[in-house]
Amino acid sequence: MKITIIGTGYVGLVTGACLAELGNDVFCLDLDENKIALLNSGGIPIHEPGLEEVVARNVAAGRLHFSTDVGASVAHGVLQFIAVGTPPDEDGSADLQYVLAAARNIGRHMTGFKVIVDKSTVPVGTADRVSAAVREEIAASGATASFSVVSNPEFLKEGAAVDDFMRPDRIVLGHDGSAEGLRARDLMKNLYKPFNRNHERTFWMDVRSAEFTKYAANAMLATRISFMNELANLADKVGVDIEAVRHGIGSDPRIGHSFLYAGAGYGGSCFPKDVQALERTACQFDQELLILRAVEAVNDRQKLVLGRKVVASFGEDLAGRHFAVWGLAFKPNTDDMREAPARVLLRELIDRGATVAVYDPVAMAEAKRVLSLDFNAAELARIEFAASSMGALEQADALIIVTEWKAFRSPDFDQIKARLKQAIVFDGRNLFEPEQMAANGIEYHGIGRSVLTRR
Ligand SMILES: NC(=O)C1=CN([C@@H]2O[C@H](COP(=O)(O)OP(=O)(O)OC[C@H]3O[C@@H](n4cnc5c(N)ncnc54)[C@H](O)[C@@H]3O)[C@@H](O)[C@H]2O)C=CC1
Ligand SMILES: O=C(O)[C@H]1O[C@H](OP(=O)(O)OP(=O)(O)OC[C@H]2O[C@@H](n3ccc(=O)[nH]c3=O)[C@H](O)[C@@H]2O)[C@H](O)[C@@H](O)[C@@H]1O
Repeated sequence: MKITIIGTGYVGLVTGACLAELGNDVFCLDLDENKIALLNSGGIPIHEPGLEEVVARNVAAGRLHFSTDVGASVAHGVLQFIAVGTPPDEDGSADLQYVLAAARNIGRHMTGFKVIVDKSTVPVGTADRVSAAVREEIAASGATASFSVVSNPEFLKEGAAVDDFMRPDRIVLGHDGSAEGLRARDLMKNLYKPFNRNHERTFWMDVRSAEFTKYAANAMLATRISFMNELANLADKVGVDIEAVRHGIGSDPRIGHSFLYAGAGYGGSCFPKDVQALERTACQFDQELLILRAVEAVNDRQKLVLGRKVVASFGEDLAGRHFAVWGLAFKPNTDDMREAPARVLLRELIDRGATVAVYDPVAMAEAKRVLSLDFNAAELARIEFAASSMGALEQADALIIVTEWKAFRSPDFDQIKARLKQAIVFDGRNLFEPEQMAANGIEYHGIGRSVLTRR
């Protein structure tokens, strides 16, 4: 099938590459000339395991093309996927300017029938706005063309995006009952057949319900995390081990084990913005989402927890103190630093006068870019970008772990002790057992595990 993907970011590039891998002829459009030039020279703009190989294989096979040519992109695919960003607007609602601009481009250039697939995460009612924008452009151009807008939200996780896309646990498709909607449904059915031959994983629904499902999924996952983070903070106070509690409740199949890890707060480009956007939708309909307001507030506070623990040990004034920070990306296996908890921690350490040495296995280049926006030159001078995890430890008063990279899980504890000025570890992801750290002679501060540290 001929497919156009509009927006070649995390979702667009993965979607395009994976659909090409199944034999489709895919045209990826982006307005960012640098990104397209990089892709056309064999580079990949993001770190995503397995993606480079899939892209290279399909470019070589002639099934995957990258371009900034809007007219050619509209001419190419009967399916036009919109996978552009929907960042938060000033009031937290989803900013739809990129989605609507993409829609207008389609309307302006289309001639025959098109299925416009909203893959970006968009609030309820967006498909209607996309339809209206396309219709206006068709009317202005005087062309005769018909179309249908389908909602097909994406559920992939960064760091596992290719696997998630290739082995989806569900495919949500919202369409309407018009003749065009039914024609679109048949095309989408064929497209996704290789993923589930009997369509057992496809959930067909009306467009608004599909749009809402995406927000409901992210909001539920964020809620589980904030719930556990709040309990972890209480566990610290009442002498309870949150990890034991996690096992204890997760074994109930009604609860399940996933997304119950207490930590330094959730980050990334999606949970924070999608929780906010759903709250804004509710506001527009005169309803307050009390649970989600709390989920967001708990998460904002959780991002401060590591800093609070450092202050509890070293005092409010950190001038003259030096800390090692392991992990900058918002989660492992990505270089994405959007809303990363490490940024909040670094702000606190720098504001309190400390110096830091930071290390991340893949996010160093992105960290340099992002931190140069977060900090002024004088502040940046107090941040050293270390060449290795062990190198970051030299003469530090403590090690602070923010991201649970695999490479941090089994470190040489003797080396850690030898390099640190004081053998103290603040672990924002509960990578280690407190008893094991005590046996190694290391003062250990996890999240919701202080009962074991005190024993
Ligand atoms: N990042 C993720 O893991 C996931 C993201 N989503 C959703 O997917 C959408 C895209 O997210 P990301 O891929 O992370 O965004 P991104 O920021 O990585 O990529 C968006 C791309 O769209 C391009 N763009 C903007 N306007 C355009 C236009 N009119 N024509 C062509 N290209 C245009 C930008 O230059 C950029 O390269 C968002 O709504 C997000 O919430 C959904 C599931 C997972
Ligand atoms: O809409 C999106 O963009 C995506 O958002 C999340 O994916 P992602 O943000 O890539 O990463 P997650 O693995 O969900 O992690 C998000 C944050 O939650 C944190 N987290 C996750 C799980 C957990 O138990 N505890 C916890 O603190 C992670 O450290 C990370 O900061 C969802 O998991 C995807 O299904 C969804 O498609």
